[in-house]
Amino acid sequence: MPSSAPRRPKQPKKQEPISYDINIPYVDVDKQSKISTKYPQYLPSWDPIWFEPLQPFEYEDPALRVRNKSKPNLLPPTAKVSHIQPSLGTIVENVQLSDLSAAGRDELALLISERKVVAFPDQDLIDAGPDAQESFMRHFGKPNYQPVSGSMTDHPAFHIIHRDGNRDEIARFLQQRTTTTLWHQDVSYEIQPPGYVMLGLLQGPEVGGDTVFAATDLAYKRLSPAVTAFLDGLKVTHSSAKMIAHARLTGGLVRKDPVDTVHPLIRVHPVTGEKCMFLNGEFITRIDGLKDSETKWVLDFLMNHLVTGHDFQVRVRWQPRTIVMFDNRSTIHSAIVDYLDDDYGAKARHIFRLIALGEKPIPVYEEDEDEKDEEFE
Ligand SMILES: O=C(O)CCC(=O)C(=O)O
Ligand SMILES: [Fe+2]
Repeated sequence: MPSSAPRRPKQPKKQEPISYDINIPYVDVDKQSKISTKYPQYLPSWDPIWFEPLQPFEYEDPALRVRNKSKPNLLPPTAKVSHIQPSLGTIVENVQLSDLSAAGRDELALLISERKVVAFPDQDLIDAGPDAQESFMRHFGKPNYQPVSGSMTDHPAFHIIHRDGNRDEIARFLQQRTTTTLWHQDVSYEIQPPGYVMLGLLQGPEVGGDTVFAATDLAYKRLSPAVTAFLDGLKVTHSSAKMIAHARLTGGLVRKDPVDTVHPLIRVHPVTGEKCMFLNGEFITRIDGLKDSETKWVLDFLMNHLVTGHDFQVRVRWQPRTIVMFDNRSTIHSAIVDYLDDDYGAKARHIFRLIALGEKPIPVYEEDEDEKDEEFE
């Protein structure tokens, strides 16, 4: 929980001049009041709040409460359901998330577990304000407080993604990199990482700024038994240290100490029972028992497999007031920053992210006694 008085010395208000992660844009806080936005309340703020480390907590996936798999509380006969790809990604129209009962929200968790990425265009929840949005997400799990990056004053669970159309930051980022695409899983370093994640589009370009997702369970199924037998037993360290060190070095605000957590490389999805690869290019520092070059070899192979397999990917095109809910356990994702090119004209893109933290990742291997967390807060 947030502590009211910051424990740390006062930190500079400015965010780092070059984002560590292009998915988390830098906005000059001195200028942001002048930026035109339809949702000024959602412009990022950097308040010096300090958060203690996340403690273990009990988690039951709401999808496990669903008895009627046809989801009558979520999908009445008037709902229009269309799939983006055969194996993942669904668009649901004529349903307002704000109207869902508790049973409807449980069924939504099941739909997200099954389809991994679900888009709901034209949601009045977008205009219902931060309290309503947070309370909706609370059904799916505990909130997350991001250690760095822009949030909202009095609503620290919000993570704000805002680009005002300024191309300079992208140009600086691209001095070091060949693309803005940055595949990742959200907050994988926490002891209980995000399960369900909500992205809400406040403002976006007419064309471009899609978000792309890859299914880590479908990708796993493509591997041979010899490879999966090796992967199933691996333990991986996820760390927020590099991201936090980068923020500190560049004068950015930090709200939490770094955490290093060992997770299984392959985790079992609590709802579908599928084996999901739990990895990303951002936060992994080592694989237990492997040498550095071997860790790199495994990660390079798996990341390449995930990002090149378009047959288990989906690309979401944002329509106005869309809310996307996705499963952070069975997917990896990236924003696509393609809407700032000269040919298209610079455009603003403004999204909020709310996270529901889920279960401690369930390994395929038998856990040692000391790895099992018995104590919950
Ligand atoms: O902007 C997007 O489409 C995704 C943003 C994202 O992945 C993040 O902020 O974690
Ligand atoms: Fe993300």
